[in-house]
Amino acid sequence: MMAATFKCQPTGLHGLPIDASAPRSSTNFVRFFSMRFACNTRSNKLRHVHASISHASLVDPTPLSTSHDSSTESALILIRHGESFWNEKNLFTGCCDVPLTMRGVEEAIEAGKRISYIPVDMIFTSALIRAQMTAMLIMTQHLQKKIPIIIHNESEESTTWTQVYSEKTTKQSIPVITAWELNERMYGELQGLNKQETAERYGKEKVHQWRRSFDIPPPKGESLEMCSHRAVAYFKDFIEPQLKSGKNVMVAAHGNSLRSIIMYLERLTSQEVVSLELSTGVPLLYIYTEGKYMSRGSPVGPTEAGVYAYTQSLAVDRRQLDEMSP
Ligand SMILES: O=C(O)[C@@H](CO)OP(=O)(O)O
Repeated sequence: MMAATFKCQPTGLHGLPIDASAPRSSTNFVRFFSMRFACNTRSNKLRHVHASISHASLVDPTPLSTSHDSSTESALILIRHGESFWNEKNLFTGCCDVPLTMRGVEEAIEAGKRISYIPVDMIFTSALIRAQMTAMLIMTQHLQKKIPIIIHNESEESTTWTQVYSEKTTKQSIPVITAWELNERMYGELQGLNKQETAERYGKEKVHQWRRSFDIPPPKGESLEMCSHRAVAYFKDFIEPQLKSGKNVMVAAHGNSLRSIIMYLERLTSQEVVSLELSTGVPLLYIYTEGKYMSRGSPVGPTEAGVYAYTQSLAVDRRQLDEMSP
């Protein structure tokens, strides 16, 4: 049987069938899957909320373009993972792969309610379980009712063996791309140490420098600057093109990888970023339009009084979702 996505595959992709053309490099990989899933995420206008009744001709792939299309407007949701077991214990975590506490699970569910009416076409998470759990829990609350599916490209087999053979199922899915580049800053020899005890040992000021300065790395770890080299480069290479092509993207990552991305989005200086703190499980919304990012703060839940929608097109999306809900 032929994979459902095959039908939607753009012809320009080396002119090869989907399995044979599956790219090995991460650059091509994201482009590849974004095209593959473009079948069900044609635009940010939620034209396919009724995907099951959409005609196949409506689901042509969205070509990725690196040049800006002034008519596109897309939503970018950034979220730091919910509380992890090491957040709870006040330990430096960095790249250690620690899961969420129950409180972290609840934070993620609450975050999901708050963004439940903002369309999501693609999800990027770090390679760490706390960010992935957060993304998945968020999507359990989403009014789109699409199912987030992690895309695996570890080997040729994993790409082939995770193929989906139903176009209908593909339309009801959201691709989740995991990337180590979005991981938390590597905290070196501080990983696993208690933050309070470390401050008592090395002095509050030194530890604050390690934790919040832009360019002073913790012992054998990454400074925020070093972390930003990989996180912001990844954002520019893989996430920004999706926004440019009109897709709504959620990024579930970490305090410092997101601080570096926000520094880029908001053009913060290395002094300004020192005081940028992100709470666990609080979604932040940006609207990408005309090549610029506009911060829209943290969305309130659909039942709370507050901004109904943040742009005209998001208001249309939300009305459609309201009409769909029982
Ligand atoms: O321990 C860590 O990995 C990070 C995030 O929890 O800590 P900090 O806030 O000190 O950068």
